[in-house]
Amino acid sequence: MNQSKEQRILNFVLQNAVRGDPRSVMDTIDKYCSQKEWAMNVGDEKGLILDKTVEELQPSVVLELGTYCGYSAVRIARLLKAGARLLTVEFNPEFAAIAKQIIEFAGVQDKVKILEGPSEEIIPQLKKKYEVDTLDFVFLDHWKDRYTPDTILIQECNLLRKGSVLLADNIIVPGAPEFLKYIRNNPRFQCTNYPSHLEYMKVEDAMEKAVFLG
Ligand SMILES: Cc1cc(C(=O)N2CCN(C)CC2)sc1-c1cc(O)c2nc[nH]c(=O)c2c1
Ligand SMILES: [Mg+2]
Repeated sequence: MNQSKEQRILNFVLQNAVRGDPRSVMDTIDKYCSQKEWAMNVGDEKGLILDKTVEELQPSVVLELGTYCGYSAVRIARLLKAGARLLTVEFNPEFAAIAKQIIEFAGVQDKVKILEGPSEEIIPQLKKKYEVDTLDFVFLDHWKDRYTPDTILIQECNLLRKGSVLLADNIIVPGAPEFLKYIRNNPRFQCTNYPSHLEYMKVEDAMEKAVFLG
């Protein structure tokens, strides 16, 4: 049975990265995906925008929608203070299995919990099943058509507090025009756009940051 691209990425990490070193895991994935096979990791350019958002916020509870191979989970978790935690939601069981191994190889598994299933089912479980009070930071990187309904659902579940930050990937490519319209016209959010490029490509992309005003 021939391997998936995600399995090839995992094998490349296991054979080339330094165990317990998140930066080497990130760099190894970026090397593979820029030189061998493109993949939808947030990458190093947009990853820097993600880093700065996390460093500025110092969040205690982070929700990531869209784990994929775990690249951004490693990227976020490496910056979290002691006791802070990342809950990352992945719908695809193959991706979740790969991500688990990459997160463990990087040594950040104590800060990360992978929640397997559809975001619309998991978000309503966060308070009771996963003991979340409110979310300090949400990284939207799963599927553009879910950005708006999941942002509405997160508000309905009373998961945001004054100052909670949302950061959405792929605002231009594949593009989330309906989400942009929703969030920029919503008086309860203060939005900022961060122009960048599609991971591993010269194609323009952007991230959108939205601060919840309460
Ligand atoms: C799958 C895909 C293809 C893209 C593209 O334009 N391509 C042209 C150029 N070739 C080379 C690569 C592919 S962009 C993209 C993508 C990128 C993300 O960051 C994503 N993040 C979360 N969820 C997604 O579904 C997601 C999709
Ligand atoms: Mg993305």
